[in-house]
Amino acid sequence: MTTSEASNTGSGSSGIWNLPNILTMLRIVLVPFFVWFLLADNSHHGIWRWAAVLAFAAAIYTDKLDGDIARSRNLITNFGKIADPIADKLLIGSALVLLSALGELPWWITILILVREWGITALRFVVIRYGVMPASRGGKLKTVIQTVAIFIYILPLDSFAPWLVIVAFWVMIVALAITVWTGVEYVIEAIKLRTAGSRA
Ligand SMILES: O=P(O)(O)OC[C@H](O)CO
Repeated sequence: MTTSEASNTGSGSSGIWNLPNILTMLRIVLVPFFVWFLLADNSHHGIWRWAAVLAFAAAIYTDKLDGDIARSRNLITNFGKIADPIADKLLIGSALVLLSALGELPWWITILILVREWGITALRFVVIRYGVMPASRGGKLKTVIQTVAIFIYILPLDSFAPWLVIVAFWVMIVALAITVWTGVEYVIEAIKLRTAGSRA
């Protein structure tokens, strides 16, 4: 999405019940299953861990699918612009908290990412009367890299390939850097939206 789209609340229709939005809701429904499977496994890296991998992969697939469908069929709605990043944050936030609680990911990484993610979500609602601030390209890239890092973390393959843990950590560090950087960009974007809105 571009800045001009961000500042234009009218660029999305208000209907909720279309396929991309239903896929976004499905992603939210998959989150408790993912959490349940990961907790049931409790770092044993057995069958439940594979179930968690499948639930995570299915959720990620709905993310790609809803974006593709929304763009190709021109079904971009204001609900989707807000709900899609929230669904991503629920999935990614749950994964990060659980990985940290299981002792597989340092808490400081989880806390930094969560503060940025929910801070920007709160900011979106603060400036919503001036315009919808949809996901930027950087924000989307950040979500992709976070997703790759989490996927490598949850794959129960460390006994075959112990180096995967190191790869997962460094991919996560790259994700963290982009997360913080795009967070700063959104703050600048929000200030611009507010300034333009106050002048109008
Ligand atoms: O960085 P955000 O908050 O715009 O989130 C990006 C979304 O997760 C992309 O789907």
